[in-house]
Amino acid sequence: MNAQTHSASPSDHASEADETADTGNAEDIDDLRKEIDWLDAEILRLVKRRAEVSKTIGAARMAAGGPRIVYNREMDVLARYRDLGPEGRQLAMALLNLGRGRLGR
Ligand SMILES: O=C(O)C(=O)C[C@]1(C(=O)O)C=C[C@@H](O)C=C1
Repeated sequence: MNAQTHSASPSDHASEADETADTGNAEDIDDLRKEIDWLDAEILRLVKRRAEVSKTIGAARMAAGGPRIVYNREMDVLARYRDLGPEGRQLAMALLNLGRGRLGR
């Protein structure tokens, strides 16, 4: 939906176009916010699962006498998020820290 499909007259068109320029189409924003809410819920679910898997691996590795940290794996994780620049590094570090849980503190 956009200003053109809903205009009843040229003057309506002009005012809707102005509104769209200032604030965006209210319906579009509503839909996009719903998508963000859904994405955040999915991201949270996946982040929690990642931390759980990472802790399971870490516990098994250390129980077998292995190291607390596997640097080459951590480098691979950091590389995956490099696309996102400095924030990608922060994100990757946060994911790694979440996986370490109490073990890394
Ligand atoms: O791959 C492993 O061995 C893990 O323990 C997982 C993981 C990770 O969260 O990606 C966590 C800690 C390690 O230092 C490296 C990677």
